Amino acid sequence: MSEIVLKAVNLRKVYETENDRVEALKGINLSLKRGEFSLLMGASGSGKSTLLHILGTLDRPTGGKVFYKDLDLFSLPEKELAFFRNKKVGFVFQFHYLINELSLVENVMIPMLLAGAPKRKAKERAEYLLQTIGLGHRLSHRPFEISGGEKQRVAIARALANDPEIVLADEPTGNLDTETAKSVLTLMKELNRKFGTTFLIATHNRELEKFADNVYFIKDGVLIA
Ligand SMILES: Nc1ncnc2c1ncn2[C@@H]1O[C@H](COP(=O)(O)OP(=O)(O)OP(=O)(O)O)[C@@H](O)[C@H]1O
Repeated sequence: MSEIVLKAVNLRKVYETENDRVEALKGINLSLKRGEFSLLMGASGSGKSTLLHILGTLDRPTGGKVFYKDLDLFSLPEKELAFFRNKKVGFVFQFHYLINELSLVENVMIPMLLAGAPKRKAKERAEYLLQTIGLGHRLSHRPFEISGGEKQRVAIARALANDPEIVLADEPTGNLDTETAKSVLTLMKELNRKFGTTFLIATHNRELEKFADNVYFIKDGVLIA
């Protein structure tokens, strides 16, 4: 049996505002195995972003635990949590968050430099990743000089910068037309095969099911396998 890399146990998240209380996650249990390509589907407001943010430790749960292998992530001090976030997880968001003032290579280098990689090594790997995603001919372009689908490809390259074990993607094709969305998804599937990276991708698009090893449905904060 393949190894479980990320495991959620009875995850709960409550958002409390002054006069409101939203139970966004109501006891989620989920295990992601090494190299799996999984989708997280559910209506708007069902809890997809909340779950991905907590799995990636960008946010803390109200209750429950997240394990990376045997490590209880939220019991770690912030510094170790930041290390996990930077080295083990890659994020792709609906909006790409690329920096327009920097070239594509420089954008992909950022997470490596933050992790302390030497500049030359970071540049080499950024160029390699951009070649891998089919943008080797656009290395010194800036984000505003490329298309929406290309920007999302760069965001994926950036997510892979530190060779993460897990990529969490939150509606990565939400802003793209159907054809471009398909090509971005196909690219993620190729990278999953090539590097053995575990993917969990939140999406509304049911056409993508054929790409997936697993499809999880979330409804009102409850996971239906
Ligand atoms: N910071 C917050 N404060 C209060 N409520 C929140 C907050 N973030 C999310 N929620 C609520 O929690 C629930 C789950 O939201 P979440 O963003 O996880 O859903 P989602 O499935 O990702 O939706 P979408 O597909 O529209 O992005 C929703 O009812 C939402 O309104």
